[in-house]
Order: sequence, then structure tokens, then C-alpha cells
Amino acid sequence: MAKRARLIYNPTSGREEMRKRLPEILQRLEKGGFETSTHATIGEGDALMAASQAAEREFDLIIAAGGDGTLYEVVNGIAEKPNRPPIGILPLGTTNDFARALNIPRDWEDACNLIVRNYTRPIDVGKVNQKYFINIAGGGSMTELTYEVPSKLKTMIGHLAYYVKGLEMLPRLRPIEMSLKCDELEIHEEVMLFLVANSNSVGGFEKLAMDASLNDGLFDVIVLKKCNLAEFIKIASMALRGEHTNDPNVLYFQTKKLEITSHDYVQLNLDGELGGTLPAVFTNLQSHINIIVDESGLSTYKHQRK
Ligand SMILES: Nc1ncnc2c1ncn2[C@@H]1O[C@H](COP(=O)(O)OP(=O)(O)OP(=O)(O)O)[C@@H](O)[C@H]1O
Repeated sequence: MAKRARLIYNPTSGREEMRKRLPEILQRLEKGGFETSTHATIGEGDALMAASQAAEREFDLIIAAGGDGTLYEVVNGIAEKPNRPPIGILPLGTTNDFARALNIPRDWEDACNLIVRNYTRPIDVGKVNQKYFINIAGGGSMTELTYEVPSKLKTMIGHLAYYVKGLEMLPRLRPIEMSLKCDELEIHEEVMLFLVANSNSVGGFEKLAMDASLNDGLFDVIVLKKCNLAEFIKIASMALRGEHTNDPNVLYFQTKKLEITSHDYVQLNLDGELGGTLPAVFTNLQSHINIIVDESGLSTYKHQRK
């Protein structure tokens, strides 16, 4: 019997490829055994609602078509449901960091073929207060600045690279006093930026969280301590090579739960979207959602420790 899939797509995402390709995508899914109905999102929060309804209606699969923003909403729509259909990803957005971390092809035909192969793996999901993320969360004055630049450059780490180029923004960075607490340690520091990562590939920084595995139940936490402009630029260039964790201004550790507080106003960035403010408790929900992945691309999924 054919499986029932719900295709949730952002018609404005990326180069608006979904508008052109929808009939062909539906045909391909049908041939591959997925009877698919569609929901075109109309604005912010709509993919979340659509995914929540799809879980309640017990679809066998939810396909998130668009950028990281659409996937983020789909994850948030199903994360609290007792029945969570697996997610297939059609990465047709401007930024698809998570799909890249999973080696999901950007070509729509290849991505459809992957979906119909229907090889799923459980992936950890991060819970922050009452919201969820699947790739990376972060905060600090640097991540606040990311909302001031054009949406095409929205992803936090993409912005980091952007800032390295656009040096005029850098003098505005300021350290913020924060407390980070977990079972393993307690830190009180002036912090430029903290990142709580689930995958090891974020934006242009493929080696940012080197030990990150998508289903080990652990976050990889990176904290950039107070530093000056020259030190910051040095660390950003080290981060491109995965060498930043050797720098004394960088703390790197793994934990399954983390509490971060500050007397300052600190916004949170969850998978590139605004996600509330500190204080926050980050909890790793191990293997919480099944995602369709490429069997041959599992090296990123299983991550080989050095
Ligand atoms: N029909 C719509 N019109 C305008 N905005 C929409 C529509 N549907 C969804 N959105 C919004 O677009 C946001 C970004 O979408 P998404 O990440 O899928 O695409 P993107 O092309 O990667 O995004 P961006 O161009 O903003 O980087 C979503 O978080 C959602 O709030």
C-alpha cells in the first residue's frame, strides 16, 4: 500500500524552485510509493502549524522543502507530539546547513530519490526552554548583530564569515557576562559568543564542532571568551581549519544538559532563527526525530572520532 506523505514547502524559498518543480516532484514521489499531499506555507509559523497537523493526522512522512527556516519550523511542529513522523528534506532554500551536514543533495531530483529510498536514522534534537533546534543554537552580542544584516546572510555562522570580511561591524562586538552550568563544569566568564552544536558542519565552518555527532545525546559547546579584534580575527580564521579549540580564548566541551544565565539581555539564535532570550536550559533529546539520510553519506552522521 502506498505511504502517505505531507509535503510542506515554502514557495518563496531560495530561487523559488518549488513553484516550477512541484508537479515533477509529486510524480517522482508517487512512483516511489508516496502518495503526497501538499501544503504551501504563507508566512512565518505556518510550516510549524502544518507539521503539527500532519503529525496529528498520522502521515507516514513529512517532507520539509525550503531552507533551514522551514526545517526549523517543521521540527518545532512535531517535537512535542507523541507520534512524530520521519522527516525528509528537500533543501531548496538559500541556506541549508543541516542538509549539508547530512550530505543531502541540493539537486531536487537526487533529493527526491533519496526520500523514496526512505532510509531513516534517529537524530538528536535540542530543547531550549519551549523551543527546539536540530543543528545549532547560539547567543552573544555577535549573534544579535546577525539580525541586522540582509536575510540572505541570515545563518549565524555564515554571518561570522561575513563579519570577517565586513570589518566595520567588528568594533561593535562587546563581551557579555554569563554563567554556564552543567554536570561537568561551571563557568562565569565574559563571553563574546556561545554555540551549542548538534552537527559538526555549520555555514562555511565545516570543522566548527569537531566531535559533534548527530545521535550521541550530547551537545558540543563552544564558548568564545572576551577577546580583542585581532584575537577574534585570528580565531575565526583558525575555525575555518578546525584549529580554534587550541586557542586559550575558546572553551570546547560536550554535555547533555546546559544552563546559561546572564544579567544582560541576550537573544538566542536557534538554527538561524530568533529563539527567545536568556536565561535558557538546553536539553539534548537523544534520537528524538527520524530523518531520511543517505546510507553512503553516513560518515558525517556517525562521525569518526580522531
Ligand atoms: N509564502 C511565504 N511568503 C513569505 N515568507 C514565507 C512564506 N512561507 C514561509 N515564509 C518564511 O520564510 C522564512 C525563511 O524560509 P526558508 O528558510 O525556508 O528559506 P530560505 O530561502 O533559506 O530563507 P531566506 O531567504 O530567508 O534565507 C521562514 O522561516 C518563514 O517564516
